[in-house]
Amino acid sequence: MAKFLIVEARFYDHLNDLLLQGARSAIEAAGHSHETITVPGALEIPGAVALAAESGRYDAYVAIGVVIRGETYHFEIVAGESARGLMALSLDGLAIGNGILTVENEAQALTRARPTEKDKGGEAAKAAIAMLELKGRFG
Ligand SMILES: Nc1c(NC[C@H](O)[C@H](O)[C@H](O)CO)[nH]c(=O)[nH]c1=O
Ligand SMILES: CC(=O)[C@@H](O)COP(=O)(O)O
Repeated sequence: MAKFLIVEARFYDHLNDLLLQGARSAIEAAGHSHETITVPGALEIPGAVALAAESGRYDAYVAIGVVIRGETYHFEIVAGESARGLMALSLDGLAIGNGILTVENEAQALTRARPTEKDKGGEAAKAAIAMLELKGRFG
């Protein structure tokens, strides 16, 4: 059994609850355990993963969050830099799934957050599971 850390940016409670439901279900279905920590926003997720990785307590990580475009360029920063930070950690050898939604509006987010629809939380967890399995093959 592997231990997963879900790092959620809790910017929209109702959307995160759906994403977390999907991610936790996928991890449990694969026979693994999970813990969840919460950070203020998506920009803080990569840093939180890096800090957690230093502890050596976890085998894999799932990033959960929702970034909805507003009026300014900040969407590009939050969406792009959170993804870039997670990619950098992945290239450092961490098994990570990125479940941070980057969308234009809440309707797009809801469809992707619901486990009964696009289940992007579950999808991100399955990606982390796959990367952990790959790590085991090459490790
Ligand atoms: N607008 C959204 C944010 N913005 C906050 C940033 O992620 C960050 O917490 C802040 O800039 C302080 O460093 N975060 C989201 O997760 N979703 C958004 O829609
Ligand atoms: C993605 C964001 O940071 C965004 O929600 C912030 O909204 P605004 O660009 O209107 O300040």
